[in-house]
Amino acid sequence: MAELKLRGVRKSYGNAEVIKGVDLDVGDREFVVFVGPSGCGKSTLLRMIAGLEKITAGELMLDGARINEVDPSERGLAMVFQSYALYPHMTVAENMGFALKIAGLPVVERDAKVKAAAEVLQLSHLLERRPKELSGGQRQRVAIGRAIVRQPKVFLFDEPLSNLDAALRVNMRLELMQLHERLAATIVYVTHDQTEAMTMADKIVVLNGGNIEQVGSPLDLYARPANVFVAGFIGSPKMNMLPVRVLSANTDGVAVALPGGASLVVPVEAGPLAPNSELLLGIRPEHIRIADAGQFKGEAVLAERLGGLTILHAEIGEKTRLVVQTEGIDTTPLHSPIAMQADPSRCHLFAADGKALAPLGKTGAA
Ligand SMILES: Nc1ncnc2c1ncn2[C@@H]1O[C@H](COP(=O)(O)OP(=O)(O)OP(=O)(O)O)[C@@H](O)[C@H]1O
Repeated sequence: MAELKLRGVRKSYGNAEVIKGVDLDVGDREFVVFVGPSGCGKSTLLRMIAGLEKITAGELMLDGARINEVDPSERGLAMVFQSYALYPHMTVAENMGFALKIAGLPVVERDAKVKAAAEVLQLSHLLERRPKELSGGQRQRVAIGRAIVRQPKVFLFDEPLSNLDAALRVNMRLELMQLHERLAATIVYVTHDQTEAMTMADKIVVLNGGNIEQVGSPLDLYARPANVFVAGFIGSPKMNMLPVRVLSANTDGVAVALPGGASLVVPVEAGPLAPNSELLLGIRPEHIRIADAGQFKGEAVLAERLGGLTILHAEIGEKTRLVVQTEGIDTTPLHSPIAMQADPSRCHLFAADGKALAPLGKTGAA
C-alpha cells in the first residue's frame, strides 16, 4: 500500500510563496503526473514529497502517517532525476546496488535484487559496463534500476526523459508505462510535456503559479477543461480561442455571435450571464471540419501535412486565425475561399474570469 495525501501544503522561499496551498490525493498504484509551465512549482512540490525541501505549512501523509519531519532516507520513497547522477567510476551493477550496500545488505541479497531489476529493465547484458559506455536511454534505465532495487513505496520522477532525443523519449515513455504495470507501483512524475502527461498518467495535476488549476484523468482534462489555462495547456495543437459575444441563453444553451457574423449555440449553462457579455469560445482543431457551408468563412493560409493528418491554419478575419485538424493528407487549396464547421457539442465557453461554463445537464438542467 502506498497512498500520499497533501493537505494545505505551502512552500515559501523568504517572502516568496511558490506553493500556495496544495490539496492532493495520490492513490495506491496510481500514476500521477504534475504538469505545468516552467516555474509553476512542479519540481518544488515533488522535492517536498521526497523530503529534499522543507514544507513551510500543511501536512504530507504517507499511508495515513504524517511524514513532514521524516528524513528523506526513511520515507520509503525513491527519486529519479533528470540528470541521471550515476557514479562514473562504478559499473552498472555497482551503481544499482550502491544504496543497498550503504544500507548494509549482504552481497548475495544485493546481487539478487540488482539482477532482478536489471532483468525488468533489460540491462542484464550491461551490468559490467561503466556509465560512459552506455547510451542516454540505457543510463536513464540504470537510474531507474537504482530506484527499483530499493523497493520504494512511491517512485518520484523529475523530468526523467528530458535529456533524451525525441525518438528515445517515445520509447522510454512506453517502457515506463509497462514498468508501472509490472511493478504495480505508485508513481509521481513531473514533466512540462503535456504529451507525456496525456499518455502516461492515470491522473494529471495541472499546476500554475504554485496553485492546482485542475486534477483529473487525461480524458477529463481534454474533454472538460475547468478553465482557459487548462484548455490551452492540454491538447496539441492547442485549442482555438475566439472572442465571442452572448446573443441569448435558454434551455438549449448559450447562443454566441462569432467573428464573421454567424452564430452558434453551445450546450452549456448560462448561469448569470447577461446578453452582450464577452466570452471566449474554445474549439479544438480536431472538432472543426472543412465543409461546403459552416459557421466560419475564410481561407487556408498554411498547411502542415504530417502524413496521417493535416493541420490547416485558416484566416477567418483580420488577425483571427482558426486551426483545423483533418485526417490524412488534406488538399484544400491555399488562399481560396473555404467554409469550416465546428461541432457545437464539442465547443467550450469561458467566462471573463477564465472559468468554463458547465455543460448542460451537469447541474441538473436539461
Ligand atoms: N531555492 C530556491 N530559492 C528561491 N526560489 C526558488 C528556489 N527553488 C525554486 N524557486 C522558485 O520557485 C518557483 C518554482 O520552481 P520549480 O523549480 O518548482 O518550478 P518548475 O515548475 O519545476 O519549473 P521547471 O519546469 O522550469 O523546472 C520558481 O519561481 C523558482 O524560481
